[in-house]
Amino acid sequence: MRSVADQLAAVLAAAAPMPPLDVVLSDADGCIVARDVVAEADVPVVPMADRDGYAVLAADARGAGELPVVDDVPVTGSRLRHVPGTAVLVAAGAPLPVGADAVVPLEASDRGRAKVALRAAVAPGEGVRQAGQDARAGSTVLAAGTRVGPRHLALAAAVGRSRLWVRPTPRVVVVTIGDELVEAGRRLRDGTVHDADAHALVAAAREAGAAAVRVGPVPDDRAVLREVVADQLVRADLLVLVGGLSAGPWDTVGDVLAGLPDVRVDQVAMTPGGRMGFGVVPGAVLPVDDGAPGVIVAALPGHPVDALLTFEMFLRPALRAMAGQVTLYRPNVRAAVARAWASPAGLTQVVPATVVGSPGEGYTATPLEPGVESLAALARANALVVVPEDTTMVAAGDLVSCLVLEG
Ligand SMILES: Nc1nc2c(c(=O)[nH]1)N[C@H]1C(S)=C(S)[C@@H](COP(=O)(O)OP(=O)(O)OC[C@H]3O[C@@H](n4cnc5c(N)ncnc54)[C@H](O)[C@@H]3O)O[C@H]1N2
Ligand code: MOO
Repeated sequence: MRSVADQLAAVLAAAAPMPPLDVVLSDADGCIVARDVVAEADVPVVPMADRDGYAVLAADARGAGELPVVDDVPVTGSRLRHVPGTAVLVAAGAPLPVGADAVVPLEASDRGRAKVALRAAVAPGEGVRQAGQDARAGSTVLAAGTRVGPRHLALAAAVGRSRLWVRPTPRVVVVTIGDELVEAGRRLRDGTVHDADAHALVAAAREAGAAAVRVGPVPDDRAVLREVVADQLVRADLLVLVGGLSAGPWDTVGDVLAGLPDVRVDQVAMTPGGRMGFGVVPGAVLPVDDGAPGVIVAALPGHPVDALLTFEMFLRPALRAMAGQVTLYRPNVRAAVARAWASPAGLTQVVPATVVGSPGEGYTATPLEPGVESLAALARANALVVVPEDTTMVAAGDLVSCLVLEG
């Protein structure tokens, strides 16, 4: 039996960050930046009017007064030289004439084209977007480790980058296994159950930052499973097999994994769940690059609570590491438990719970059916209490460590 800590260390040791790729902006969304992006020039490159109006020297427009309008600049116009004592009609986004330091908005004028009466004073800098205001030349605008989202795409495009070096999104294939599995929506016959794991694990992998697809359900047939594994190894960075991991003659995963020398099945000291296959199949991706990490193969127990909690404890951090995320774990809070429960000796117990409170007042965790595998309880929880191996009793008021779930 392996401790949770040892298993997590083994999993993380295999979960190398994906080798960086240079991708077009549209493919970078959601990925982690692998190389800093430095702005080559100021953005905007020159000061710009940020409103339609009159570019002036603020000192010339201190009181209400009239100025001759000597030129006008549309948004695509070239940069003029401003003559003190004059005004230039400018569009919002037009380059500010050199020497002007403010823009009086149209609404504060009589909108004259030859000369203009200004009704308001402006301070230097008013109505102007300064050069480098969005990004300064030479500055790092996106640091390695940043997760690319809409704001970062805007900035990358604004500094003129059409491509970014990112860690590509890990690809996950989820294979559910079992003769008894039936797609949700289909009628159940004797002994069949709806396949709950495929949907859950694909969503969990996506939430962890991966691109995930499902394959199956695959029947309890070794030859079929072998073929599915061989097919999927070429398109996955992480291949997750779910179910078929029991000890009976019907269970196929142990035998199929035995054909992959670096993949082993362990009983991890965790409850619920615990039985887990894990390893790396080197060179499964052709052609083999230098340093190509190979494909991680993991096998999870089939019950949806076991499958989800085993994914949560081991594969979610692994996927985040592969994606290049800096933070691998969920936020953790300490909470006082609302009522007591027992925890098995020698096993890390994971208990769905509802946690309420605030950083100021502290948090309270109410366990949901501890010791019982209930998918409804797991779905209702907003946190998971992690009870250490050596704790056999959690008393009311004890402080426990809780992983905070989303949603
Ligand atoms: N004699 C022994 N039997 C078992 C041992 C053992 O040591 N000796 N270990 C037990 C442990 S611990 C676990 S964990 C399981 C591992 O087997 P699986 O979870 O892989 O077994 P399955 O039969 O595939 O599934 C268990 C349960 O979950 C249901 N299931 C499976 N897949 C799905 C799915 N996609 N959606 C919904 N439900 C699913 C399945 O129908 C079963 O009811 O082995 C123990 N046995
Ligand atoms: O290992 Mo099993 O997943 O204990 O229930």
